[in-house]
Amino acid sequence: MAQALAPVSFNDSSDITDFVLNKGNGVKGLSEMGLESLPKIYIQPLEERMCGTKNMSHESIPIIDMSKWDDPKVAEAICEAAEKWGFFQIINHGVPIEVLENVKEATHQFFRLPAEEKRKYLKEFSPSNNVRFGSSFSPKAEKALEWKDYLSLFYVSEDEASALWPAVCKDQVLEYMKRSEIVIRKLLDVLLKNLNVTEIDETKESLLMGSKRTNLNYYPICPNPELTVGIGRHSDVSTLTLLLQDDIGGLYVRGNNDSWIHVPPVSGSIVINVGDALQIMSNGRYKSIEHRVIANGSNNRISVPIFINPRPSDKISPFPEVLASGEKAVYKEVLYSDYVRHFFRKAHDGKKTIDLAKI
Ligand SMILES: CC(C)(COP(=O)(O)OP(=O)(O)OC[C@H]1O[C@@H](n2cnc3c(N)ncnc32)[C@H](O)[C@@H]1OP(=O)(O)O)[C@@H](O)C(=O)NCCC(=O)NCCSC(=O)/C=C/c1ccc(O)cc1
Ligand SMILES: O=C(O)CCC(=O)C(=O)O
Ligand SMILES: [Fe+2]
Repeated sequence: MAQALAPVSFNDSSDITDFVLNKGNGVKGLSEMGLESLPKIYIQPLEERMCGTKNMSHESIPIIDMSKWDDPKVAEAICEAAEKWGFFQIINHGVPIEVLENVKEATHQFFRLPAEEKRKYLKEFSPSNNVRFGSSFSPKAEKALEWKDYLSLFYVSEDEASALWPAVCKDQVLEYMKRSEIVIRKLLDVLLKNLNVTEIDETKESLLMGSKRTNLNYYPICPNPELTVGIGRHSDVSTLTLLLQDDIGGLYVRGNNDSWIHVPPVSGSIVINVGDALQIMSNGRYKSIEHRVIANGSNNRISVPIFINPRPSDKISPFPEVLASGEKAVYKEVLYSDYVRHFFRKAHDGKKTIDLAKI
Protein backbone atom coordinates (compact mmCIF):
# COMPACT_ATOMS: atom_id res chain seq x y z
CA MET A 1 0.00 0.00 0.00
CA ALA A 2 1.22 3.51 -0.81
CA GLN A 3 2.36 5.41 2.24
CA ALA A 4 0.40 8.50 3.19
CA LEU A 5 2.88 11.31 2.68
CA ALA A 6 2.57 14.76 4.16
CA PRO A 7 1.95 17.24 1.35
CA VAL A 8 5.24 18.58 0.02
CA SER A 9 5.51 21.46 -2.36
CA PHE A 10 8.49 22.12 -4.54
CA ASN A 11 9.64 25.56 -5.57
CA ASP A 12 12.45 24.52 -7.85
CA SER A 13 14.66 21.67 -9.02
CA SER A 14 16.90 21.84 -5.98
CA ASP A 15 13.87 21.20 -3.73
CA ILE A 16 13.15 18.10 -5.78
CA THR A 17 16.70 16.77 -5.72
CA ASP A 18 16.79 17.41 -1.97
CA PHE A 19 13.57 15.42 -1.48
CA VAL A 20 14.66 12.58 -3.77
CA LEU A 21 18.41 12.34 -3.20
CA ASN A 22 19.07 13.74 0.28
CA LYS A 23 15.93 12.94 2.25
CA GLY A 24 15.80 9.32 1.13
CA ASN A 25 12.43 9.51 -0.64
CA GLY A 26 13.81 8.47 -4.01
CA VAL A 27 11.72 8.73 -7.16
CA LYS A 28 9.38 6.27 -5.44
CA GLY A 29 8.53 9.10 -3.03
CA LEU A 30 7.86 11.45 -5.95
CA SER A 31 5.75 8.83 -7.71
CA GLU A 32 3.62 8.24 -4.62
CA MET A 33 2.81 11.94 -4.31
CA GLY A 34 0.76 11.54 -7.46
CA LEU A 35 2.61 14.18 -9.49
CA GLU A 36 0.73 15.12 -12.63
CA SER A 37 3.77 15.88 -14.70
CA LEU A 38 7.40 14.90 -14.77
CA PRO A 39 9.78 17.37 -13.08
CA LYS A 40 12.10 19.10 -15.59
CA ILE A 41 15.29 17.51 -14.24
CA TYR A 42 14.01 14.09 -15.41
CA ILE A 43 13.34 15.18 -19.00
CA GLN A 44 15.86 13.39 -21.21
CA PRO A 45 17.10 14.75 -24.54
CA LEU A 46 14.98 13.49 -27.45
CA GLU A 47 17.65 11.09 -28.69
CA GLU A 48 17.68 9.26 -25.34
CA ARG A 49 13.93 8.68 -25.23
CA MET A 50 12.48 5.44 -26.49
CA CYS A 51 9.70 7.26 -28.36
CA GLY A 52 12.39 8.97 -30.44
CA THR A 53 13.53 5.51 -31.57
CA LYS A 54 12.17 4.37 -34.91
CA ASN A 55 14.34 1.33 -34.97
CA MET A 56 12.50 -1.33 -32.92
CA SER A 57 13.50 -4.89 -33.74
CA HIS A 58 11.22 -7.91 -33.74
CA GLU A 59 14.18 -10.20 -33.19
CA SER A 60 14.69 -11.86 -29.82
CA ILE A 61 17.68 -12.85 -27.78
CA PRO A 62 18.15 -16.62 -27.33
CA ILE A 63 16.46 -18.58 -24.55
CA ILE A 64 18.72 -21.44 -23.51
CA ASP A 65 17.49 -24.48 -21.59
CA MET A 66 20.25 -25.42 -19.11
CA SER A 67 18.67 -28.70 -17.94
CA LYS A 68 21.10 -30.71 -20.13
CA TRP A 69 24.01 -28.37 -19.54
CA ASP A 70 26.68 -31.00 -20.28
CA ASP A 71 25.26 -31.45 -23.78
CA PRO A 72 27.76 -29.85 -26.23
CA LYS A 73 24.83 -28.20 -28.00
CA VAL A 74 24.07 -26.19 -24.85
CA ALA A 75 27.70 -25.06 -24.59
CA GLU A 76 27.62 -24.10 -28.25
CA ALA A 77 24.42 -22.10 -27.81
CA ILE A 78 25.90 -20.24 -24.82
CA CYS A 79 29.10 -19.30 -26.64
CA GLU A 80 27.27 -18.30 -29.79
CA ALA A 81 24.85 -16.13 -27.81
CA ALA A 82 27.74 -14.43 -25.93
CA GLU A 83 29.53 -13.73 -29.22
CA LYS A 84 26.60 -12.62 -31.29
CA TRP A 85 24.10 -11.06 -28.90
CA GLY A 86 25.98 -10.52 -25.62
CA PHE A 87 22.63 -11.28 -23.97
CA PHE A 88 20.57 -14.44 -23.45
CA GLN A 89 18.03 -15.89 -21.04
CA ILE A 90 18.48 -19.19 -19.24
CA ILE A 91 15.72 -21.50 -18.03
CA ASN A 92 15.97 -24.70 -15.96
CA HIS A 93 19.17 -23.22 -14.54
CA GLY A 94 18.99 -24.92 -11.15
CA VAL A 95 18.38 -21.83 -9.01
CA PRO A 96 15.12 -22.68 -7.20
CA ILE A 97 12.17 -20.56 -8.30
CA GLU A 98 11.34 -19.98 -4.64
CA VAL A 99 14.73 -18.32 -4.11
CA LEU A 100 14.01 -15.98 -7.04
CA GLU A 101 10.52 -15.19 -5.76
CA ASN A 102 11.87 -14.51 -2.27
CA VAL A 103 14.47 -12.02 -3.49
CA LYS A 104 11.84 -10.18 -5.56
CA GLU A 105 9.56 -9.97 -2.52
CA ALA A 106 12.49 -8.80 -0.35
CA THR A 107 13.19 -6.06 -2.90
CA HIS A 108 9.63 -4.78 -2.51
CA GLN A 109 10.00 -5.00 1.28
CA PHE A 110 13.16 -2.88 1.21
CA PHE A 111 11.60 -0.16 -0.93
CA ARG A 112 8.45 -0.20 1.24
CA LEU A 113 10.55 0.96 4.22
CA PRO A 114 9.94 4.56 5.28
CA ALA A 115 12.31 7.18 3.80
CA GLU A 116 13.99 7.67 7.21
CA GLU A 117 15.02 4.00 7.19
CA LYS A 118 16.28 3.94 3.60
CA ARG A 119 18.08 7.25 4.18
CA LYS A 120 20.41 5.45 6.61
CA TYR A 121 21.97 3.77 3.58
CA LEU A 122 22.69 6.95 1.58
CA LYS A 123 26.42 7.36 0.82
CA GLU A 124 26.81 10.00 3.61
CA PHE A 125 25.19 7.91 6.35
CA SER A 126 25.72 4.30 5.37
CA PRO A 127 27.57 2.18 7.93
CA SER A 128 29.71 0.88 5.07
CA ASN A 129 30.89 1.92 1.61
CA ASN A 130 29.64 -1.49 0.50
CA VAL A 131 25.96 -0.73 1.15
CA ARG A 132 24.48 2.15 -0.76
CA PHE A 133 20.95 3.41 -1.36
CA GLY A 134 20.55 5.94 -4.13
CA SER A 135 18.50 7.28 -6.97
CA SER A 136 19.32 7.76 -10.65
CA PHE A 137 22.89 6.63 -11.53
CA SER A 138 25.44 9.38 -11.05
CA PRO A 139 23.35 12.46 -10.12
CA LYS A 140 26.32 14.81 -9.79
CA ALA A 141 27.43 14.04 -13.33
CA GLU A 142 24.04 13.79 -15.04
CA LYS A 143 22.36 16.57 -17.02
CA ALA A 144 19.02 14.74 -16.73
CA LEU A 145 18.24 12.28 -13.94
CA GLU A 146 16.98 8.72 -14.42
CA TRP A 147 13.70 7.41 -12.99
CA LYS A 148 15.15 4.68 -10.77
CA ASP A 149 16.03 4.03 -7.12
CA TYR A 150 18.48 1.35 -6.05
CA LEU A 151 20.14 -0.43 -3.18
CA SER A 152 23.63 -1.63 -4.08
CA LEU A 153 25.25 -4.38 -2.01
CA PHE A 154 28.93 -5.15 -2.58
CA TYR A 155 29.68 -8.59 -1.11
CA VAL A 156 32.73 -8.82 1.12
CA SER A 157 31.87 -11.66 3.48
CA GLU A 158 28.90 -13.41 5.03
CA ASP A 159 29.74 -11.77 8.38
CA GLU A 160 29.90 -8.27 6.96
CA ALA A 161 26.65 -8.79 5.07
CA SER A 162 24.93 -10.18 8.17
CA ALA A 163 26.05 -7.20 10.23
CA LEU A 164 25.48 -4.37 7.75
CA TRP A 165 23.00 -5.24 5.00
CA PRO A 166 19.37 -4.18 5.64
CA ALA A 167 17.58 -6.86 7.69
CA VAL A 168 14.53 -6.95 5.40
CA CYS A 169 16.50 -8.28 2.43
CA LYS A 170 19.89 -9.63 3.49
CA ASP A 171 18.98 -13.33 3.90
CA GLN A 172 17.11 -13.45 0.60
CA VAL A 173 19.90 -11.69 -1.33
CA LEU A 174 22.59 -13.89 0.23
CA GLU A 175 20.61 -17.02 -0.64
CA TYR A 176 20.12 -15.83 -4.23
CA MET A 177 23.86 -15.14 -4.53
CA LYS A 178 24.80 -18.50 -3.00
CA ARG A 179 22.35 -20.56 -5.07
CA SER A 180 23.44 -18.90 -8.31
CA GLU A 181 27.12 -19.81 -7.85
CA ILE A 182 26.83 -23.17 -9.60
CA VAL A 183 25.27 -21.71 -12.72
CA ILE A 184 27.84 -18.87 -12.81
CA ARG A 185 30.65 -21.44 -12.74
CA LYS A 186 29.02 -23.54 -15.47
CA LEU A 187 28.63 -20.51 -17.71
CA LEU A 188 32.19 -19.31 -17.15
CA ASP A 189 33.62 -22.84 -17.67
CA VAL A 190 31.88 -23.12 -21.02
CA LEU A 191 32.75 -19.59 -22.16
CA LEU A 192 36.40 -19.96 -21.16
CA LYS A 193 36.88 -23.38 -22.79
CA ASN A 194 35.76 -21.78 -26.03
CA LEU A 195 38.66 -19.30 -25.58
CA ASN A 196 41.14 -22.18 -25.12
CA VAL A 197 41.30 -21.60 -21.38
CA THR A 198 40.91 -25.14 -20.13
CA GLU A 199 41.46 -24.56 -16.44
CA ILE A 200 40.19 -21.78 -14.22
CA ASP A 201 43.08 -21.52 -11.73
CA GLU A 202 43.16 -19.19 -8.70
CA THR A 203 44.33 -16.15 -10.67
CA LYS A 204 41.69 -16.61 -13.35
CA GLU A 205 39.02 -17.28 -10.75
CA SER A 206 39.78 -13.90 -9.18
CA LEU A 207 39.76 -12.18 -12.57
CA LEU A 208 36.47 -13.75 -13.59
CA MET A 209 34.50 -13.86 -10.36
CA GLY A 210 36.61 -12.34 -7.58
CA SER A 211 33.94 -9.86 -6.49
CA LYS A 212 30.18 -9.60 -6.58
CA ARG A 213 27.71 -6.78 -6.32
CA THR A 214 23.93 -7.22 -6.15
CA ASN A 215 21.66 -4.28 -6.91
CA LEU A 216 17.98 -4.05 -6.06
CA ASN A 217 16.45 -1.74 -8.68
CA TYR A 218 13.08 -0.04 -8.27
CA TYR A 219 11.38 1.80 -11.16
CA PRO A 220 8.21 3.41 -9.82
CA ILE A 221 5.22 4.48 -11.92
CA CYS A 222 6.18 7.58 -13.86
CA PRO A 223 3.81 10.45 -14.79
CA ASN A 224 5.35 11.03 -18.28
CA PRO A 225 7.27 7.84 -19.06
CA GLU A 226 7.86 8.83 -22.69
CA LEU A 227 9.96 11.85 -21.61
CA THR A 228 12.46 10.01 -19.43
CA VAL A 229 14.26 6.67 -18.91
CA GLY A 230 14.50 4.05 -16.17
CA ILE A 231 18.17 3.44 -16.94
CA GLY A 232 19.98 5.15 -19.79
CA ARG A 233 22.07 3.41 -22.44
CA HIS A 234 25.02 1.63 -20.85
CA SER A 235 26.97 -1.58 -20.82
CA ASP A 236 27.82 -3.29 -17.53
CA VAL A 237 31.41 -3.22 -16.29
CA SER A 238 31.13 -6.76 -14.93
CA THR A 239 32.45 -10.07 -16.27
CA LEU A 240 28.92 -11.48 -16.42
CA THR A 241 25.64 -10.13 -15.07
CA LEU A 242 22.77 -12.34 -13.92
CA LEU A 243 19.58 -10.34 -14.06
CA LEU A 244 16.31 -11.24 -12.44
CA GLN A 245 13.37 -9.19 -13.67
CA ASP A 246 9.71 -9.25 -12.68
CA ASP A 247 6.82 -9.69 -15.12
CA ILE A 248 6.48 -6.03 -16.19
CA GLY A 249 9.09 -5.80 -18.98
CA GLY A 250 10.88 -2.74 -20.33
CA LEU A 251 14.51 -3.86 -20.78
CA TYR A 252 15.87 -3.26 -24.31
CA VAL A 253 19.19 -4.35 -25.76
CA ARG A 254 21.01 -3.20 -28.88
CA GLY A 255 20.42 -5.39 -31.91
CA ASN A 256 21.67 -5.25 -35.48
CA ASN A 257 21.74 -1.95 -37.36
CA ASP A 258 21.33 0.07 -34.17
CA SER A 259 17.90 -1.44 -33.47
CA TRP A 260 16.52 -2.12 -29.98
CA ILE A 261 15.32 -5.58 -28.95
CA HIS A 262 12.91 -6.07 -26.04
CA VAL A 263 13.84 -8.71 -23.47
CA PRO A 264 10.46 -10.18 -22.55
CA PRO A 265 9.92 -11.47 -19.02
CA VAL A 266 10.00 -15.28 -19.06
CA SER A 267 8.74 -16.88 -15.87
CA GLY A 268 11.54 -18.54 -13.89
CA SER A 269 14.27 -17.34 -16.25
CA ILE A 270 17.46 -15.42 -15.51
CA VAL A 271 18.83 -12.97 -18.08
CA ILE A 272 22.59 -13.27 -18.61
CA ASN A 273 24.76 -10.61 -20.18
CA VAL A 274 28.42 -10.18 -20.93
CA GLY A 275 30.07 -7.16 -19.26
CA ASP A 276 33.01 -5.00 -20.31
CA ALA A 277 35.52 -6.98 -18.21
CA LEU A 278 34.78 -10.16 -20.19
CA GLN A 279 34.81 -8.25 -23.48
CA ILE A 280 38.32 -7.04 -22.56
CA MET A 281 39.58 -10.43 -21.30
CA SER A 282 38.23 -12.19 -24.42
CA ASN A 283 39.85 -9.50 -26.61
CA GLY A 284 36.44 -8.58 -28.02
CA ARG A 285 35.23 -12.11 -28.79
CA TYR A 286 32.36 -11.84 -26.28
CA LYS A 287 30.33 -8.64 -26.56
CA SER A 288 29.22 -6.39 -23.75
CA ILE A 289 26.06 -5.02 -25.31
CA GLU A 290 24.48 -1.66 -24.67
CA HIS A 291 21.09 -1.82 -22.96
CA ARG A 292 18.53 0.42 -21.32
CA VAL A 293 15.25 0.39 -19.40
CA ILE A 294 12.20 2.48 -20.21
CA ALA A 295 10.07 4.20 -17.59
CA ASN A 296 6.55 2.87 -17.12
CA GLY A 297 3.34 4.87 -16.70
CA SER A 298 1.18 2.19 -15.16
CA ASN A 299 3.31 -0.30 -13.22
CA ASN A 300 6.06 -0.30 -10.63
CA ARG A 301 8.92 -2.54 -11.83
CA ILE A 302 11.83 -4.17 -10.01
CA SER A 303 14.94 -5.99 -11.16
CA VAL A 304 17.81 -7.64 -9.30
CA PRO A 305 21.15 -7.89 -11.11
CA ILE A 306 24.11 -9.77 -9.64
CA PHE A 307 27.28 -8.33 -11.16
CA ILE A 308 30.09 -10.90 -11.24
CA ASN A 309 33.35 -9.00 -11.44
CA PRO A 310 37.13 -9.13 -11.13
CA ARG A 311 38.49 -7.97 -7.76
CA PRO A 312 39.04 -4.20 -7.56
CA SER A 313 42.82 -4.82 -7.20
CA ASP A 314 43.01 -7.04 -10.31
CA LYS A 315 44.63 -5.86 -13.52
CA ILE A 316 42.56 -6.98 -16.47
CA SER A 317 43.73 -7.47 -20.08
CA PRO A 318 43.16 -9.99 -22.90
CA PHE A 319 43.97 -13.56 -21.77
CA PRO A 320 47.27 -14.93 -23.15
CA GLU A 321 45.39 -18.02 -24.44
CA VAL A 322 43.29 -15.77 -26.68
CA LEU A 323 46.38 -14.08 -28.10
CA ALA A 324 48.41 -17.31 -28.44
CA SER A 325 47.57 -17.74 -32.11
CA GLY A 326 49.01 -14.33 -32.93
CA GLU A 327 45.80 -12.32 -32.54
CA LYS A 328 46.63 -8.68 -31.80
CA ALA A 329 45.47 -7.30 -28.44
CA VAL A 330 42.86 -4.57 -28.86
CA TYR A 331 42.77 -3.73 -25.14
CA LYS A 332 45.57 -2.75 -22.78
CA GLU A 333 45.95 -3.65 -19.14
CA VAL A 334 43.77 -1.64 -16.73
CA LEU A 335 43.37 -1.73 -12.97
CA TYR A 336 39.79 -2.86 -12.45
CA SER A 337 38.99 -0.35 -9.66
CA ASP A 338 40.15 2.48 -11.98
CA TYR A 339 37.84 1.12 -14.65
CA VAL A 340 34.82 0.95 -12.32
CA ARG A 341 35.49 4.37 -10.83
CA HIS A 342 35.61 5.82 -14.36
CA PHE A 343 32.21 4.19 -15.07
CA PHE A 344 30.55 5.46 -11.88
CA ARG A 345 31.85 9.02 -12.15
CA LYS A 346 30.18 9.88 -15.44
CA ALA A 347 26.60 9.73 -16.64
CA HIS A 348 25.54 6.67 -18.63
CA ASP A 349 27.02 7.05 -22.09
CA GLY A 350 26.50 3.83 -23.99
CA LYS A 351 29.72 1.90 -24.59
CA LYS A 352 32.13 4.75 -23.89
CA THR A 353 33.66 3.34 -20.68
CA ILE A 354 35.57 0.73 -22.65
CA ASP A 355 37.48 3.43 -24.55
CA LEU A 356 39.59 3.64 -21.38
CA ALA A 357 41.03 0.21 -22.19
CA LYS A 358 41.33 0.50 -25.99
CA ILE A 359 44.82 0.45 -27.46
C1 LIG B 1 35.59 1.74 -7.38
C2 LIG B 1 34.50 1.19 -6.46
C3 LIG B 1 33.22 1.07 -7.25
C4 LIG B 1 34.25 2.13 -5.33
O1 LIG B 1 35.47 2.48 -4.80
P1 LIG B 1 35.63 3.34 -3.50
O2 LIG B 1 37.07 3.55 -3.29
O3 LIG B 1 34.88 2.68 -2.36
O4 LIG B 1 35.07 4.75 -3.87
P2 LIG B 1 33.68 5.42 -3.66
O5 LIG B 1 32.76 4.62 -2.79
O6 LIG B 1 33.97 6.82 -3.21
O7 LIG B 1 33.05 5.42 -5.13
C5 LIG B 1 33.66 6.04 -6.23
C6 LIG B 1 32.58 6.71 -7.06
O8 LIG B 1 31.72 5.69 -7.59
C7 LIG B 1 30.38 5.91 -7.16
N1 LIG B 1 29.78 4.64 -6.79
C8 LIG B 1 30.31 3.67 -6.03
N2 LIG B 1 29.48 2.62 -5.95
C9 LIG B 1 28.39 2.94 -6.66
C10 LIG B 1 27.19 2.27 -6.98
N3 LIG B 1 26.95 1.05 -6.54
N4 LIG B 1 26.29 2.87 -7.77
C11 LIG B 1 26.54 4.12 -8.26
N5 LIG B 1 27.66 4.79 -8.01
C12 LIG B 1 28.62 4.21 -7.22
C13 LIG B 1 30.48 6.79 -5.97
O9 LIG B 1 29.31 7.62 -5.92
C14 LIG B 1 31.72 7.59 -6.20
O10 LIG B 1 31.44 8.74 -6.92
P3 LIG B 1 31.75 10.21 -6.29
O11 LIG B 1 31.11 10.20 -4.94
O12 LIG B 1 31.09 11.15 -7.26
O13 LIG B 1 33.22 10.33 -6.24
C15 LIG B 1 34.95 -0.18 -5.89
O14 LIG B 1 33.93 -0.64 -5.06
C16 LIG B 1 35.28 -1.22 -6.93
O15 LIG B 1 36.33 -1.18 -7.55
N6 LIG B 1 34.39 -2.18 -7.13
C17 LIG B 1 34.65 -3.27 -8.10
C18 LIG B 1 33.50 -4.16 -8.24
C19 LIG B 1 32.30 -3.44 -8.76
O16 LIG B 1 31.61 -2.76 -8.01
N7 LIG B 1 32.05 -3.58 -10.05
C20 LIG B 1 30.91 -2.96 -10.62
C21 LIG B 1 29.97 -3.92 -11.10
S1 LIG B 1 28.52 -3.00 -11.32
C22 LIG B 1 28.13 -3.06 -12.99
O17 LIG B 1 28.67 -3.76 -13.79
C23 LIG B 1 27.04 -2.22 -13.41
C24 LIG B 1 26.44 -1.44 -12.52
C25 LIG B 1 25.39 -0.58 -12.87
C26 LIG B 1 24.85 0.17 -11.86
C27 LIG B 1 23.84 1.04 -12.11
C28 LIG B 1 23.38 1.19 -13.39
O18 LIG B 1 22.42 2.12 -13.65
C29 LIG B 1 23.92 0.45 -14.42
C30 LIG B 1 24.91 -0.43 -14.15
O1 LIG C 1 16.34 -3.44 -14.87
C1 LIG C 1 16.82 -4.05 -15.80
O2 LIG C 1 16.18 -4.85 -16.48
C2 LIG C 1 18.26 -3.82 -16.21
C3 LIG C 1 19.12 -3.22 -15.13
C4 LIG C 1 20.50 -2.92 -15.58
O3 LIG C 1 20.81 -2.86 -16.74
C5 LIG C 1 21.55 -2.69 -14.56
O4 LIG C 1 21.23 -2.58 -13.36
O5 LIG C 1 22.73 -2.61 -14.95
FE1 LIG D 1 22.98 -3.02 -16.97
